[in-house]
Amino acid sequence: MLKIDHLTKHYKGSSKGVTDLSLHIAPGDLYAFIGHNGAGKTTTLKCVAGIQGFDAGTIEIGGIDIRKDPLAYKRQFAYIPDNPDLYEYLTGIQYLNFTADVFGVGAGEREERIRKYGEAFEITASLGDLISTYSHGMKQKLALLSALVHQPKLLILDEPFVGLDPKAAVILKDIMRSICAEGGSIFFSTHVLDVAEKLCNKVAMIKEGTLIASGDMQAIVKQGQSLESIFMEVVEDAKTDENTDQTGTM
Ligand SMILES: Nc1ncnc2c1ncn2[C@@H]1O[C@H](COP(=O)(O)OP(=O)(O)OP(=O)(O)O)[C@@H](O)[C@H]1O
Repeated sequence: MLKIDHLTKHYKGSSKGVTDLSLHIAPGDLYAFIGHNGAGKTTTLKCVAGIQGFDAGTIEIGGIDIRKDPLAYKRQFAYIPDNPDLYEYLTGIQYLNFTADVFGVGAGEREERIRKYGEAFEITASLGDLISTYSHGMKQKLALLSALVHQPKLLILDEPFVGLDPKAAVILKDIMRSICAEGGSIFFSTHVLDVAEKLCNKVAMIKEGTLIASGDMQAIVKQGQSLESIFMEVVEDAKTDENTDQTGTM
């Protein structure tokens, strides 16, 4: 589904970013991406989403290379940033219809999905209101709805649980599970390791722009341990392998 190979992205005039990162996500994978602040999660997700370019490596979704056919590549996924920037002067329903038009979703399908997910997130009654009147959490729910309305093969989510109320978080987890049970894939960053451990079949850990562990959750988190303890262990081990002049920003 998603193949990232040897991705390198360094910001201009800085060594920060992501270095030689490779990660493969299969259909059905619910893949958590974890790492401390500034580790390189958003940088990776933005490169995959085509929001920013990269210096080296290749990224493919469904066998389509982002650089060779960006339009066909972008039709296959939805990306929701950690702070979605929506068109404030549109109403919620106008925004959803706009997204559905861009992705060529038929009238019946869009209606059914907007009803289903709108009710699940309890946002249906507000869809006629201007987005500028929405709270942060409502904007996040609308962004999620706009992704779900075109039923992409791959969902890329940056910190999807931040700002959601507990009920919406439970609903989102259920939706994520059912998407992957039906063969879709989800790649998302999170700092909530507890959620990642319970929800995901795969996990990737990044430190200072370098992937330090990735694979099956069950293989990484052995019985009797927690993802949190493994994460701290792996991060510490990675530190000892590095030059001693690392300042320990983890
Ligand atoms: N536009 C930019 N210009 C220069 N450096 C940047 C830029 N964006 C990010 N960085 C740097 O790249 C590194 C990775 O940042 P990134 O946003 O990918 O981290 P992150 O893992 O998503 O962090 P967080 O958990 O805090 O969201 C950081 O050192 C950050 O300061």
